[in-house]
Amino acid sequence: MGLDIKSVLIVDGVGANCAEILNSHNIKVTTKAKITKEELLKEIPNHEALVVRSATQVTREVLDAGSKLKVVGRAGAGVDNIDVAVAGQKGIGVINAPGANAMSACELTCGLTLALARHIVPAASALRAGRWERTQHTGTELNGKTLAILGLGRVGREVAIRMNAFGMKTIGFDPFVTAEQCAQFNTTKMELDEIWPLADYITLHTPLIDSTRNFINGSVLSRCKKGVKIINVGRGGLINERDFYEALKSGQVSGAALDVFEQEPPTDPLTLEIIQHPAVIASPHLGASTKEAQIRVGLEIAEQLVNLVKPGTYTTPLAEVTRVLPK
Ligand SMILES: O=C(O)[C@H](O)COP(=O)(O)O
Repeated sequence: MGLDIKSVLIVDGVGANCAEILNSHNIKVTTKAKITKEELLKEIPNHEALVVRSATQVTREVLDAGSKLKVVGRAGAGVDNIDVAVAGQKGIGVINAPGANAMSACELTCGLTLALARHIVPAASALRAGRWERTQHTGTELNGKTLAILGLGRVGREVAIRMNAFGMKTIGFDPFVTAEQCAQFNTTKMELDEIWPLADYITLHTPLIDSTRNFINGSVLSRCKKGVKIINVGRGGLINERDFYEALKSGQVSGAALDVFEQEPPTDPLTLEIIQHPAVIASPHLGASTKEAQIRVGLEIAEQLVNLVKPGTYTTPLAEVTRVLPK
């Protein structure tokens, strides 16, 4: 016997295939690409399930208002916008699509690493503005440089494979991955203290949880090589922005590519200064924004929801962050 989910609210511009699949199983869908907190609080009592990307904050207030809510589906990987602890207490399951957008996040990371090395963004902006700047944009090769990958899960290991092809030496850290597993994607597992003085580039692929918040802080940055470059396609909160900005101004960090921010869209004056810094390439959380990734996340969340209603309909496994099915 499956869960009784009659109506699903889909927000944040999740791919249309998600609604189509649910509809084809007679599950009613209400889609709101953009929704304010007030609208969400008003709408959520009408639905047994909610599907979000990263924009909507699924707070205690939202979960309390969802009197019929049984499941929150995250059409993506990170669940830091969902209060999973409260959901668990209330018996509301949380599911996600953990691998569905990993390749897209990986490819953006690789692109940003290349863009940093070769000053692609400022050089193109200068030429668009009519300036033929060659000497200003002499870059460096990636070949022979060391890339530190923090978080060696689905995204981090794909980054290693691709950046190895550019001749980069990959080293990394992940408490849940063994040295033997790392060897399979040609990466040397090291302790964090060993990593900082070796890295020419650092890329972040850990989830944002209490123990990873402010991971990259003043103390860490002072132990890095002068001129280290940082790529963050993970989460904004992984970097302590104040310390990072100081390191950027002093040249301790010589370049950074940031796709994610503590607050999105950013309005904090410090974040805006960082975005304006000439050594920074900033993009608006585009890691998962590809056609392929959005089709996959929409499909995986829809199929998991259908399976909860009609068990065994699809082969897609349930990705439970907090328990959905009774024990
Ligand atoms: O956690 C994720 O899956 C990525 O950061 C993508 O977030 P998005 O679905 O809001 O693009």
